[in-house]
Amino acid sequence: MGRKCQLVMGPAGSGKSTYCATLMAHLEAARRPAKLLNLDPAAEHFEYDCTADVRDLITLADVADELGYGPNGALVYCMEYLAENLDWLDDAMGCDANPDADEYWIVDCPGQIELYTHFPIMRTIIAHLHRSAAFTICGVYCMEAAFVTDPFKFFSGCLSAMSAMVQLEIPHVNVLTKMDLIKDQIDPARLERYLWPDASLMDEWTEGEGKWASSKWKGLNMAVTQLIDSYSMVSFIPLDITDEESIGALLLQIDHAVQYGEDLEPEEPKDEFDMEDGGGDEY
Ligand SMILES: Nc1nc2c(ncn2[C@@H]2O[C@H](COP(=O)(O)OP(=O)(O)OP(=O)(O)O)[C@@H](O)[C@H]2O)c(=O)[nH]1
Ligand SMILES: [Mg+2]
Repeated sequence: MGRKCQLVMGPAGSGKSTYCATLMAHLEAARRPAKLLNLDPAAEHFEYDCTADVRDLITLADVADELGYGPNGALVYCMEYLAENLDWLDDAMGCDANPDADEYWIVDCPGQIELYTHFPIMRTIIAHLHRSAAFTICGVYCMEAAFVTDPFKFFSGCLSAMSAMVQLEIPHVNVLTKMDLIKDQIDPARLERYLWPDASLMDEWTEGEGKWASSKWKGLNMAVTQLIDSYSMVSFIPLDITDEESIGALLLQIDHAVQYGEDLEPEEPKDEFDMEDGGGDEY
């Protein structure tokens, strides 16, 4: 199997850490071993124990105190510092000690969108993980489901997700998080449209010229939505953390993207007792 990894990204507050904790609990219940790496130097507390934590290398508070940077500058400094000290990452993830380990990692990333769309730092980290321990990595990009109520927020979220996909060049799954907050207010057929966004959505939303401040503004917005449409890359999987089936369905997609389990053999019943007790009758 080798090393597999989910790189959980997205804007601040989009539900990354909550997703990581929910997934860890889900995997534990399924008796699937997994490890959690915190890559957010600004994180304050975790619902789940981390196996490795970037705050052991550098924290946002230290950088802000010592260099007098603001929160955004300090975060970029921390991530650049990590990118210059990748040996620390190898040690923390045990890559040197056991290069051929079979491991499943969940990586909780910081919420600064520029890290995925502009700066080369995440690319450097991804390339290093590929090279040093042959990680198979899937990007998991979180966007809040509440964005579906506002066309401009929704398409700007799609654009950011697409930027991350184009910039990072790894298998990628976009997730509509916090579905529990909107699922009762949205018609399932309508939701389906948001999961596979296309330019006609913007048209429907803003029907009638009265909604546009000017025709130029409309033209710009339609051009952006058509750009997203023509790449045909952005789609979403909804995640309701209160529903185990929803978590399982998302995990299945990501497992498929990282080829988890493709080389696992079906398990033999352990002994005669297992056959009598569990197997035969049900199937
Ligand atoms: N109802 C509900 N609330 C959620 C869900 N996911 C996250 N939240 C809430 O949204 C807020 C932000 O969630 P986090 O998981 O910390 O988001 P994050 O993306 O890790 O945030 P940063 O690390 O600051 O970028 C918290 O108050 C969470 O309780 C969800 O699926 N449902
Ligand atoms: Mg977080």
